[in-house]
Amino acid sequence: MTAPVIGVLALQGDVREHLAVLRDQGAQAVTVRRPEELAAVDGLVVPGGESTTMANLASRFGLLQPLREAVAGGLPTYGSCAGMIMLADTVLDAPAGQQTIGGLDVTVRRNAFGRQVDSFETEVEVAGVPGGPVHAVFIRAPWVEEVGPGVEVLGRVVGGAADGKIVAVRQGHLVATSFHPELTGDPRVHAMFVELVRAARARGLGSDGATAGADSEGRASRE
Ligand SMILES: NC(=O)CC[C@H](N)C(=O)O
Repeated sequence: MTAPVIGVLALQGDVREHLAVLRDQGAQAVTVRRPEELAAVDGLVVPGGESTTMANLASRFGLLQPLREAVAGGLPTYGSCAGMIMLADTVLDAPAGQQTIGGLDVTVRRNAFGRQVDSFETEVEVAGVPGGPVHAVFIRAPWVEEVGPGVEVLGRVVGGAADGKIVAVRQGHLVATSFHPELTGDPRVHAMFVELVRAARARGLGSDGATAGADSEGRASRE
């Protein structure tokens, strides 16, 4: 099978770093700025950056509605930091009227780790990522305050002031982390996501779903 095509939403934020890791993991990584580009991908990464700016740009580029439809329609999507906020259904400490893509049944709090310390690093054990904890870099990061019934908690902070806070989640085709694995040189979170995209495509979801055979198995496995 050809390499899965994974788009990185390239309106704002650390786009290049994600493209590089995805390519290293065997994906065909492309930038997404227009609805036509979005329609051509098997999976999507929403990078870190500034969620309010990203949402405003998405709206201005006519991408917000197509993004909402794609994510609701089953497009495998991974959001990192601001990307997690963009995927969340509910955002606390957001400016009035902040828009998101939504789809992930979680409540996140923006800039949750405190105003004194903008960033910190720690080790986080992430379910589905073998080989020991991931070195997690948090930069004005959100955490997850509540998860809906369909959301699996993949990782929590252990120790310190943020002990127990949820920082990695999965809901079917959606994955989100508060931290930035694209900045550490450790490709394992991206590797997990690329696998998820490959599996979804093999089941007949994604851009070439029709040719991959959207049979009863494909429908049953739609998460
Ligand atoms: N590193 C980041 O992505 C920071 C997220 C940013 N604080 C926001 O609210 O969007």
